[in-house]
Amino acid sequence: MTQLNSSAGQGNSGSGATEPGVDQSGRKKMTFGEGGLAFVFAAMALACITIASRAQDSAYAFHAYLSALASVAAVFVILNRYTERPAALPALEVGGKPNYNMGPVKFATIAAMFWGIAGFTVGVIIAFQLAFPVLNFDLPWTAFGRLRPLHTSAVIFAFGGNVLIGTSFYVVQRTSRARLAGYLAPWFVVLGYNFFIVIAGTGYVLGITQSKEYAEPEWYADLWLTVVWVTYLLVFLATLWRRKEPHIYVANWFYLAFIVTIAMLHLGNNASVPVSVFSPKSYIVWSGVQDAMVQWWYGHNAVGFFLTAGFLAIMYYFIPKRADRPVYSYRLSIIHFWALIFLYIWAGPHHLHYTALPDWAQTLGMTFSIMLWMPSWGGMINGLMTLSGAWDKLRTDPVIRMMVVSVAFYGMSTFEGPMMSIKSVNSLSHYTDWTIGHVHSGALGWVAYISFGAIYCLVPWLWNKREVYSLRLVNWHFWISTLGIVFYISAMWVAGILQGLMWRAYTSLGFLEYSFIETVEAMHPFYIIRAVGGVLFLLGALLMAFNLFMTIRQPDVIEADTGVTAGPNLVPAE
Ligand code: HEM
Ligand code: HEM
Ligand SMILES: [Cu+2]
Repeated sequence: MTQLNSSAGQGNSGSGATEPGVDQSGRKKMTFGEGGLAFVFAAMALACITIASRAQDSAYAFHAYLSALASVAAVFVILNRYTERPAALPALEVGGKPNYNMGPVKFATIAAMFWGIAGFTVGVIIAFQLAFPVLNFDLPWTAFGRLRPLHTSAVIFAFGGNVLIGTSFYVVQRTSRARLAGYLAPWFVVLGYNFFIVIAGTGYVLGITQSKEYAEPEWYADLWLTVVWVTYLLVFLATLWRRKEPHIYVANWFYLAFIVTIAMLHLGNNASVPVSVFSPKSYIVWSGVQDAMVQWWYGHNAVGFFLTAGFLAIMYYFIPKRADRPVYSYRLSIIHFWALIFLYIWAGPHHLHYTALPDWAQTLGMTFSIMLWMPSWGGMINGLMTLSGAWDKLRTDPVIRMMVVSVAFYGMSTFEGPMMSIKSVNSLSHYTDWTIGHVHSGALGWVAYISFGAIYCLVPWLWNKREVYSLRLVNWHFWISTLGIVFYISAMWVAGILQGLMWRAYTSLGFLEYSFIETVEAMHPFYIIRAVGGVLFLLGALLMAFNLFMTIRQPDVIEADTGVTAGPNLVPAE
């Protein structure tokens, strides 16, 4: 099996006396990174305590204390790691084979599962709140308005983000045949990112938000994320830089586009001026319709680069690996890449149809959205056809089935999206549950399913097991959650179109046929069906967590093999 790999040798090998971490006489020496980071975190702890003592509101003070605590913990961990480690830092290669660093990948994989279940649970809660408003409990912390961003951030950034960081660190190492760059840096990325999630999530519940959809965290969390993200980019680039494989495999291009574009979007949409360092509040520099345009340039490309490009990277690595087939057309994957990133970036205005945005910009957004259908389906075809010659695996391997269905959902939502971007269609769909249905066919069907597939592959590879604990449970997961998705999105399609038609219905005398509350009442049954769908989806994820837990506990350990790389099936056909 070519997929085997391990973290064996990590942290306990290495020889050369001139390596970093060792001085001329071979004694242990603190690296610049260790000393520098410990110093920076110590300074941060002091700064955070100072800010906490003068914070203008208690939620902000809580965040400052939390950051101080985390900084102190970071200093402790760095120093402790230094005293415990052997003189030399982990070698880049052991016995001529790359000494992969899988620790951060393992952490991100477990974090993804944890946040996924948390995010789906909050999704189920808000779904029930929409059906039964009493579940808001009349408390600010549990109100729909605070829990909704908690849901979206938990599923997109916490679950999706950890999947992306974890798999990208895995894929870039394997396809480059090189150890992840940096000694502390990869851990800084993974832990720093998850700390950002904690700050963001607790902030929403306590009422801290800058009210930009999918970019709710306030300025201080954004600053922290910028540092983490730039480190992420550097680790990724430096790993590619030291690659032993001459070709940069296409998945890495998609990951790179995702990392770079998210950095750019994050900076553009969070260009805000804080009221004071002692306050969480800030004001964005953009105003009026420019602010709206920047927001949806961000929001749309968060879909394009976070929820699409990054997960396409996963598709391009994990489907060929699992199916043991080469990518259907490597040439198509390159065209797919360039066409997708070029077109996506212009389509944001389809979120602002019939607003104060100039008409030409709306038409531009619509045109690019329609063109976007082509590269999207090119990618879908490439993913699906990778199974040619191995279609029988759909029957025998539920993990493959999950990933293939995921690509099918990708195709479906990228057909629906261009259609919804047509202005006359959008005049019906906008503001309705149709949008929510579209979102979740992409989110549950595509993003979550390709992630589940990748995690089912990754866990046995990372922990050196032959296979997941139970493929039958994977099969159950597949069917239960597929039923959940079907409940969710078909309920939303019916609800959305009904809602849109009711809003625009006139009587023969020219009056509105329905009052608003009648349209709300009409949604009730569909909201219940959606919530039930959500429960099924969550149940599936719980089965998965159990299955993975049992997989890791399995005694059946395969001998560690650090040397095997991407394998012949990933070699480009050029
Ligand atoms: C158990 C599974 C899930 C349930 C029950 C659920 C439920 C919900 C509900 C009730 C809303 C609010 C809809 C509204 O305001 O009318 C929502 C919004 C949203 N959810 Fe989920 N969700 C689930 C999973 C996911 C996943 C896995 C993702 C992403 C990977 C996701 C992404 C989103 C997004 C982006 C929105 C905002 C949509 C918009 O503003 O148009 N959800 N979800
Ligand atoms: C060719 C691809 C796609 C196009 C052209 C497209 C287009 C659209 C359009 C027109 C809307 C409705 C805007 C509105 O009326 O407010 C929308 C909403 C949305 N789409 Fe897509 N879509 C595409 C693919 C996807 C995929 C694959 C996903 C998820 C993985 C996704 C996630 C979303 C989200 C989260 C929203 C809701 C944004 C919000 O209002 O909060 N889209 N998309
Ligand atoms: Cu969009």
